[in-house]
Amino acid sequence: MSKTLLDVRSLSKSYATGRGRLDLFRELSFEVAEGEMVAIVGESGAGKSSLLHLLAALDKPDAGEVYLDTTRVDQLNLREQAEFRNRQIGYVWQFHYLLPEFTAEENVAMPLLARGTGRAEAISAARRWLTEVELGDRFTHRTGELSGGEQQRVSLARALVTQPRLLFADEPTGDLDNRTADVVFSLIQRLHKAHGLTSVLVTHNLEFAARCDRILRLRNGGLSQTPVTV
Ligand SMILES: Nc1ncnc2c1ncn2[C@@H]1O[C@H](COP(=O)(O)OP(=O)(O)OP(=O)(O)O)[C@@H](O)[C@H]1O
Repeated sequence: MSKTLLDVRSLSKSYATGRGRLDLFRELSFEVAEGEMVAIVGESGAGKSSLLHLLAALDKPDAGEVYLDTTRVDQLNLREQAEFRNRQIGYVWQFHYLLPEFTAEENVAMPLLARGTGRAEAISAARRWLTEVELGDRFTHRTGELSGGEQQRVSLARALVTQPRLLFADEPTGDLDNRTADVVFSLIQRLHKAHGLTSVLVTHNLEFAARCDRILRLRNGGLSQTPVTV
């Protein structure tokens, strides 16, 4: 049995909105083991992105606890959250949020530069990861000039260049056509296996979810867990 890396205990989240309080989920508990690839699915508005934000120290829960190994993620202050995200987390967004005027290698090097790594070393690591995502011929292209699939591969390289303990991806293929989505998902799956990553992905694509080790389904404020049997 693999070691638990992510431990979520009785997590609750609501938002104050103009029309009163929106209870998203109550007392969610689950674990993710080291090396697992877990899909989070659920209808639009079920709270998948909000849950990922809590796990990645981008937001705080109303109640409950999130542990990444021995770190109590939900209790980090703002400075600690930023440091935690830079050191421990790789995050891929649906809309890649690359800087279009910067080259692919500069975008990928940025998390390393932000933590004080020297430029030559950061660019060299960026090139290694761009090669891993099969963009070895695009180092010095501006990301604004790359295709949607290529941009998402750059953002995957940026998420992994820091060698994070956990990879989160929020609809990483949601903005791509079917064929490109399959290329990007297959790449995530290949890198997950090759580098022994632990990954949590939000997806609407049930075919991709079924290719993960486990599916967590958010519904009506609760969670059901489905072992993948296909
Ligand atoms: N900061 C916020 N303040 C108020 N309401 C919010 C906030 N963020 C999200 N919500 C609301 O919470 C609900 C869940 O949003 P969330 O983005 O987590 O859902 P989701 O399952 O990821 O949806 P989708 O699949 O459409 O991306 C939505 O109704 C959304 O409008």
